[in-house]
Order: sequence, then structure tokens, then C-alpha cells
Amino acid sequence: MVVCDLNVIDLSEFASRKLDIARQLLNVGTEIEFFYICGHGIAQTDIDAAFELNKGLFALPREYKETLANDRANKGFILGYSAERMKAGILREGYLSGFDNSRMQQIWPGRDHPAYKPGMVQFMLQCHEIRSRASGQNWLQTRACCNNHCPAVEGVHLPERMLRSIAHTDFEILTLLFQQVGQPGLEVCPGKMTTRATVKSQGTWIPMDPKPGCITCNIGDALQYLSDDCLKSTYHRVRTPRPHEYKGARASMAYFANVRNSTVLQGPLKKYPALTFNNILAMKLQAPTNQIEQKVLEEYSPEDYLKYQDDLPVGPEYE
Ligand SMILES: O=C(O)CCC(=O)C(=O)O
Ligand SMILES: [Fe+2]
Repeated sequence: MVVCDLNVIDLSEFASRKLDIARQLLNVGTEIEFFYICGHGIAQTDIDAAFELNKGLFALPREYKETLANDRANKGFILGYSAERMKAGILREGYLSGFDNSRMQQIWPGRDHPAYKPGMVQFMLQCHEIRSRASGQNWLQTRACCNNHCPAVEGVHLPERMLRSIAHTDFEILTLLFQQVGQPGLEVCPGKMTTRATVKSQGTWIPMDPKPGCITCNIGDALQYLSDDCLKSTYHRVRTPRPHEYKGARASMAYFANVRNSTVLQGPLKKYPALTFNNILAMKLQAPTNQIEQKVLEEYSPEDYLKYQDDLPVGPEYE
């Protein structure tokens, strides 16, 4: 069951409440895994504006959006636009925006949506400001923001167990997930013993509906590694609406905070070897533990994928 408001952490008055907030974060991180933060300092009007920018982007013609894909043409895990998952029968299109670099410059929507680039960069900078508080770390880099759009399914026949987003864990340290009130669907499968096998056979899925004024947070694989499995990277998915539920479009923005690829990670208990994030990712991709990793492998060799990861633009250093 959803744990009422015990899993909402207030980040306000951060400087004077730092220890208290750290304790609460450790508690939710170890016990509940997915949680919400409020008092994060991003105005609702700014969040709404970022959602509006994405609404404008996804409303552009499909042929145009497909030109905003990176050079590996529309595969979905690297920067830019992807509807690949829609083609695969998964009802979602996305645009992965990063900070500016030569590759991003080729795939920002240009004169068809000139407000998009400055607006999204500004929004990511705002996320960048809060992510170090929520993670308790000040060495994280912004890597990317995955802007998701699930079209309306009114009148669409949905086969049973169809998903808008397949079950997966996130690769990075921490995800700040912006959802919109009135657009449910996100579910998590917590539990320290949850694995790719158990998530399929006996996983209990718990709704993580949007909460007004809150950002949904989840721990990524890299933080699980760094915490010797004390903090769990939780499986999550987005389900399609049930017969009597809202069937309109659903939007979300997942802002990923991560370390540099060359940063060496090892937990205090040294349960795992000291490895760079890149090496950890390579290992995971060689022995995929979830469906997204599996899909990466269907389209890239691990070396290929990591080469592109290396080229992801990083945000400003946070002092
Ligand atoms: O759309 C959602 O609520 C979840 C998105 C997500 O899990 C992701 O982009 O990694
Ligand atoms: Fe995710």
C-alpha cells in the first residue's frame, strides 16, 4: 500500500535542517525506495511551463519530430526524439534533452519551436540546483532530462497488460520525476529482493500517483552500487488506464542526476569493487537485469552504447 505521507520529504529551510532531512532521506531510501520531495524551490509555474514546452514539441508533425533524432536514428536511449517504443507497441514517445553540445545543437527543435531550447535548459538548471540536496551529494552532474509523452488512448483497444512504459530501473544516481496531477499510471515494485525474475512472477505493483507540489524521486542503479545495496534502485513502470479511468494524454519529465562516466564508485562496506560508472554500466549491459537493458542490447553493443554515453553533454559543476 502507499505509505500515506510518510514518504514525502520537505526540503525547505535546507541549511538549518540538513541533518534531519538526511536522516529522513536515508529512512525512505532504505525502507520505501520511491519517495516524494516538497519544498524543493521550483515554482509550480516553472514546472507547468516546462510541461507546456513539451506539449508543444510533441504536437509538431511526426515527420518533423523524427528529424530531431540523434545520428543513430531514433533508437531512443540517446539524445533526441524517439517514438521507437510506440512502434514496438509501447505507447510512448520521448525526447531526451541534454545540456548543449555539438550533438544537441543538431537536434534541438529550431524555428518550429524556438522557445524549447532556452526553456528546457533553464528548467534543467533549476533541477540541477535541487538535486544535490535530495541526494545529499554535491558532485553530481546533470546528464539529461527524458521528456515522455503518452498519447490519449480514448477509443483505443488496449490488449491486457499493455504498458505505457516497460518495467525498468534507472541507470543513474537519482531521478527527479515530474508528473502531472490527474495523470496516474506510474507503479513501483519495491522490495530488496526484487529481481528481473521476481518482478515478472510475483511482483506487487504499488501506485505512485502524482502529488500536488511534489516531485517523485527514485534511486538509480549507480546509487545502489555506491550504497552497497542499502539504497535500492526500484523497478517501475507506467500502466495503461483501466476501463473507467482517465484516458487522456499523459506527460512526465524524468531528470537524471548522475556522476561523470569516469567517477569511481565504491560503497563504505566495499561490497563491490571500485569501478568507474562506465565500467559498472558496461557490466550491467553485458548481463542485462531488466527490460530496458535488454532493449539497449538489441540495438547496440555495450561498447557502442558506452561510446555514445561518453559523448553525453554534462551540466555545470556544482560547487
Ligand atoms: O512516465 C513516468 O512516470 C516514468 C518515466 C520513467 O520511468 C523514465 O523516464 O525513466
Ligand atoms: Fe524510469
